[in-house]
Amino acid sequence: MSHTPQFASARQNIRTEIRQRRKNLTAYQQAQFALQAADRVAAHPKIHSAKTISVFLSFDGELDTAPLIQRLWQEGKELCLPVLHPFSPHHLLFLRYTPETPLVRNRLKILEPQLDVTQVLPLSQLDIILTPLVAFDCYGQRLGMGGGFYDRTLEHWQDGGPYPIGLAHDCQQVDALPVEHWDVPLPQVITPGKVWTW
Ligand SMILES: Nc1nc2c(c(=O)[nH]1)N(C=O)[C@@H](CNc1ccc(C(=O)N[C@@H](CCC(=O)O)C(=O)O)cc1)CN2
Ligand SMILES: Nc1ncnc2c1ncn2[C@@H]1O[C@H](COP(=O)(O)OP(=O)(O)OP(=O)(O)O)[C@@H](O)[C@H]1O
Repeated sequence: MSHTPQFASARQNIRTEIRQRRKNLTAYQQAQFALQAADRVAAHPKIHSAKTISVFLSFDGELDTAPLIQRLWQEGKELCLPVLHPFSPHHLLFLRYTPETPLVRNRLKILEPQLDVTQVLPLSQLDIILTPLVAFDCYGQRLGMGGGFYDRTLEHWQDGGPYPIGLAHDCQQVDALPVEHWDVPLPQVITPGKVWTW
């Protein structure tokens, strides 16, 4: 079933509105929320038992993951970051991320590890994917930046793939998102204020 143009523009309007909402947070709010979210993530039982966790480097007013990353390294977790696939459009690779990893800015202006095939981790080696998002709703549906990168990555997660946990500000929650058939709902979202579970 295909949707009307109005449906696509409703999704785009939500992206624009919520991206502006998170960009309006003050530096002080961003700093507080980053610490609160780091506490909630670190206390999560699935994070405790995980060995390898995919994180992301924040941009565009996203919840700042820097304090969380420091903490997970301290706890001995192996971390990785998404990297835009060099020749498969709209697909991500996941590369090991340590304090020594050289970072470069990709074409979407996000920092990512410099491509190095020896550092690529197959999805089967990831336990958890902390997933960025623009908006999430009260059913666990997620709307991203519009590239379909994470929808593709998470397509088969329930068949033994890495467990996805959304990471966002509380102000990114909306009542109900217009959902497409390829959208992958999240089983959990962590915000500074709450752990949401569906
Ligand atoms: N921190 C973070 N990393 C991430 C994601 C994310 O949401 N957050 N992604 C999640 O999928 C992927 C990147 N997805 C993106 C998709 C679209 C745009 C985008 O439209 N950006 C500009 C225009 C880009 C341009 O200059 O051409 C924009 O701000 O409108 C950015 C990132 C992989 N890494
Ligand atoms: N599993 C998939 N297989 C093939 N195409 C897909 C898949 N998931 C999404 N797409 C395509 O990707 C495009 C973007 O999807 P969508 O707008 O839902 O991205 P998003 O969830 O906002 O972004 P992201 O997942 O990168 O954060 C759509 O045109 C859709 O057709």
